[in-house]
Amino acid sequence: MSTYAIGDVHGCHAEFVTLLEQLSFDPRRDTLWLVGDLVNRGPDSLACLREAERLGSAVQCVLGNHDFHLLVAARGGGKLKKNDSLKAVLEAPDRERLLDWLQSRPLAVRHDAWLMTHAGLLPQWGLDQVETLSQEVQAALTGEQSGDFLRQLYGNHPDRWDDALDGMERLRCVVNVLTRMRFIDAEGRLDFTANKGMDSAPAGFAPWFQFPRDDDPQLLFGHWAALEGRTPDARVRVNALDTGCAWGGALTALDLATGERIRVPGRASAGVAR
Ligand SMILES: Nc1ncnc2c1ncn2[C@@H]1O[C@H](COP(=O)(O)OP(=O)(O)OP(=O)(O)OP(=O)(O)OC[C@H]2O[C@@H](n3cnc4c(N)ncnc43)[C@H](O)[C@@H]2O)[C@@H](O)[C@H]1O
Repeated sequence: MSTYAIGDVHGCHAEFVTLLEQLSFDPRRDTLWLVGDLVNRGPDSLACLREAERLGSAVQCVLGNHDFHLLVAARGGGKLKKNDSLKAVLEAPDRERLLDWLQSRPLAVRHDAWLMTHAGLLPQWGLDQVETLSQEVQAALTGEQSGDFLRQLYGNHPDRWDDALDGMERLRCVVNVLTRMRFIDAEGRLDFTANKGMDSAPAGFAPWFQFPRDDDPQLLFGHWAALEGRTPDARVRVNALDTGCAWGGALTALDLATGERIRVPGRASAGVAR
């Protein structure tokens, strides 16, 4: 009975299946945490969605920015970009079932001291608070006005959390923190420009995990391939799981009980669309 957390799969179905085989993963016995960005970049997002959905209650999956991108393209009036590899999902006969499954995923999964989100956790947010905020977004995503929510989702403002935020600005800020954050400043303001390694930090900004917290959770996140699984000078207990499978890196699983990392080399090259 093991629990594994797997980094950004990004449409890399062959690597996903190989990794599950290497783990001897058994959905009747084991649990899989998926850190989001199941789709896009890699060659077979459709098979990844089907695989995750098929595993049923053995899977806990949070939403990433590319998962939102798919939902916005399918149900929020958005358009695919040149390098997206999501067309097969949009044209699939079972697309509505798969999109319904994706759209009902949370933005945070918590068990004991473990917390998984796609991008990370703001230093000033407590664990109860992040669960509540994730539920607020999930209610908007699964409610009758979900199409309006997806149509209004994109944007970089507000770039700083305030408990007094409400409506769409509040929800957008939560989504941006939990699915897009990398560098923040001392006031918790998000940067949306830098997406490479540590040395791409804008002046006055640092990785979110280099800011101290009042509590001591075990954080799991993906999103940031250029970190290559490392979190230098972290001031919180943290595990970076995006090891850039879609960029020719690797797909990584972490055994939560032992701390062992199991890796499968990436075969795909991002932008190879099907
Ligand atoms: N509220 C919202 N508002 C606006 N848009 C929203 C949104 N919510 C969702 N979105 C959507 O978000 C999607 C992504 O936007 P992008 O703007 O393309 O996001 P990104 O920073 O490139 O992030 P990504 O998630 O792809 O990160 P990764 O580390 O893999 O890759 C980042 C970079 O790292 C590089 N990289 C990978 N491995 C590396 C390594 N080992 N070393 C150095 N660089 C590496 C890659 O080349 C790449 O350039 C878009 O489709 C957009 O529509």
